[in-house]
Amino acid sequence: MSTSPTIGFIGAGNMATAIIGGMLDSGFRAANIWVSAPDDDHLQTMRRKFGVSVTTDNRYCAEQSDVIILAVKPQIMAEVCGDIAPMVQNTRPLVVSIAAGLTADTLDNWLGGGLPLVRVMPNTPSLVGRGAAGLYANDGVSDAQKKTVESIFSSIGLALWLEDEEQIHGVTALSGSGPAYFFLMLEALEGAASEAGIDPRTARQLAIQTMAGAAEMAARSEHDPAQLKRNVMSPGGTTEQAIHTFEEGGLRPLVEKAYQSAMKRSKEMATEMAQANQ
Ligand SMILES: NC(=O)C1=CN([C@@H]2O[C@H](COP(=O)(O)OP(=O)(O)OC[C@H]3O[C@@H](n4cnc5c(N)ncnc54)[C@H](O)[C@@H]3O)[C@@H](O)[C@H]2O)C=CC1
Ligand SMILES: O=C(O)[C@@H]1CCC=N1
Repeated sequence: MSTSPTIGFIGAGNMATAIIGGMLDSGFRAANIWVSAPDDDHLQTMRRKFGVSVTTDNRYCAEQSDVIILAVKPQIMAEVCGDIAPMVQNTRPLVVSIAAGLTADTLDNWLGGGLPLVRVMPNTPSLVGRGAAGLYANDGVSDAQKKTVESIFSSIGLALWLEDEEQIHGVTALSGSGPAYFFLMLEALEGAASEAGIDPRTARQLAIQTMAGAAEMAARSEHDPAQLKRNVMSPGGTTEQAIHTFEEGGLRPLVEKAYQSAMKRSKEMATEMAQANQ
């Protein structure tokens, strides 16, 4: 691969927008980026906002690209892969998929086989440059290709390699779905504070700042989260009461159960989609 590979995105939705935005901010050139999707507002926004090349022809996009990033919904991935398979078998690019629940083997089969393939599980905070992604490379991926993928996903947040593809399920349930868990917490806190008479806008601002501040502290501190939590709990004070209520109400086993159910669904999706498109 050349030092400035051509990178082609298939799909122009939320995640593709986030990734391209981060890439351009961190020095990738728009001239090296192609995007392919049906001719809709998303695609035209890509062209106007980012100055990247756009097409409605997935095959053409695939043919231009040293790296193809598959950024469509899992449900239409089989059709998209089937369509571009003849091109990629000819040009043999690096293929990167961000789809939930689709294994490297399944994708490789749909693409005709034998391709270097990286699976990435990103998350929506990528939209604000604070993403967290787990990356897995199959045996065909070279070190140089790994570096390229890492530089793309580092441009929108944290990008960490996984040794074993099975761990993608655990990452999906952690950081892939995770933003929604914290949004739920924000909703609940805002609701409780509003009920107690705090203006809802004020409640939201305070809750968000508290979550962001706590996350920043956890990231910077030498202490683990358990210690940071204890530091807030003055003996006989208010926090102790709230934490006691969470523990008594079974928050930890509930989090464990929610995590397991997301992981189970990720595994089911992998099986369902592999079977549905055999
Ligand atoms: N939203 C999330 O939190 C996360 C999503 N993902 C994965 O990212 C992928 C994309 O998700 P989003 O960006 O949220 O979806 P989205 O719905 O915003 O975007 C999908 C894009 O695909 C395009 N598209 C539809 N049919 C097409 C076709 N035949 N050929 C080319 N493009 C086509 C649409 O026009 C749209 O631009 C999914 O596979 C999802 O599993 C991964 C991690 C987190
Ligand atoms: O809910 C989902 O299936 C996708 C994967 C992780 C976040 N959204």
